Amino acid sequence: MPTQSTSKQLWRDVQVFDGLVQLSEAMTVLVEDGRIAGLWPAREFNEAHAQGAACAGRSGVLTPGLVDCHTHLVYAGNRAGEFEQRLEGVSYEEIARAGGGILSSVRATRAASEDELIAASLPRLDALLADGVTTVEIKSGYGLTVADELKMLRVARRLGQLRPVRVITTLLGAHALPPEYAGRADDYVSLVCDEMIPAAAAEGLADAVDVFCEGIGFSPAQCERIYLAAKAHGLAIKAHAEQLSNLGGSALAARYGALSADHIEYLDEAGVRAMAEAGTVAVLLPGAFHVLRETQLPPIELLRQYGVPMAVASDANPGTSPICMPTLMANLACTLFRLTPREALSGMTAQAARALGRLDLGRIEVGAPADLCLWDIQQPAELAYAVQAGRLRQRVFKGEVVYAR
Ligand SMILES: N=CN[C@@H](CCC(=O)O)C(=O)O
Ligand SMILES: [Zn+2]
Repeated sequence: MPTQSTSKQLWRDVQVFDGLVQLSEAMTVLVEDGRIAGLWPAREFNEAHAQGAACAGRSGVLTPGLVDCHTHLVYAGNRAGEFEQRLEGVSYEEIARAGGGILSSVRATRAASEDELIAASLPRLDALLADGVTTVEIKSGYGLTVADELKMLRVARRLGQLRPVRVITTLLGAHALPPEYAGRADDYVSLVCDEMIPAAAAEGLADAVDVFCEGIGFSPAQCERIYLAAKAHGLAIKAHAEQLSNLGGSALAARYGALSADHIEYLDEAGVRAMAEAGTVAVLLPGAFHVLRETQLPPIELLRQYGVPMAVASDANPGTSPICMPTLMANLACTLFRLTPREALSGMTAQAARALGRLDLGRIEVGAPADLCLWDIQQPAELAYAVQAGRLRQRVFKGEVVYAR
């Protein structure tokens, strides 16, 4: 894999999507010591601006490295059989209530060692990197014991050491009720609050805590207990909410200052208002919408009206979105949810970073970490327009060209 590590590098005559908008003319971008050190319209650039800098790339479209802000990348096994069942008319909820779904991945993941999980997850991570990802959030949630949830989080952290990518981890102990707690959901929530969250926090294994607020997940009252425990341990919170029904999970999460509420197909206006007031990001997951053949659309127009930031993520997971291609998500966000290409790209860069509480990422601006992608396209909208692997010419992580062709 070609790499370059000169500390001062230039990208010349590039069209720049800065994470929010496309800049109006071709630019020259200077990277020094891992950060963006200069940004000039190409016609104003003069060599005195960047003496000693090597030219690392020329022409094409430069975007921030993509931020995949919602994935379940670490798991064992696969659920192709359930895909077939759903095509025959069995619903996701019916499969879950019969002990399949998430619990099927829990059985396989509990049985796998850390090394086996690394081996299973690396190809999925590599697929994300090949499509331009420089920051990825990875959730636990297929362990559902203290030891197995921590095992998943350790694997996620190790993935970040094995590849040039920033990994942000989220504890999702409240993903499903494990069979050994059948009929005792509140006791399981106590385990999450009293043991899982403190252990993950003490070992520095989680950046945030997530819940699945749903009929087949956990009630708003149970989620609230988890939010209180997360906050007591200084962890950010997130929610899988309003995916299959409207329980008010997004508004609850917003009241607790959640970074994001994700899925949100069944979100109502009160929920949108609560998210706007709290600055909670709406994370749209068109892969799960597509794979589940969902028909209830998230309230995009209301989110726009209230100014709720919208992110887009892969939700890569074995059940609802076995897809590791963020640029396909940009396409689906446009075709299925009617986002504009600009909204979709911003949703996978600046707004995705916001959903992770990382306002420093997902932007091309002076001072920001130099996580960048150079694409062989003419204009940013092409990333959402065409579904095509192989357009990435360079991936730059912390100022280093870690992939080039
Ligand atoms: N909805 C809950 N969690 C995942 C799916 C997990 C699974 O089915 O394995 C999601 O984001 O879609
Ligand atoms: Zn998810």
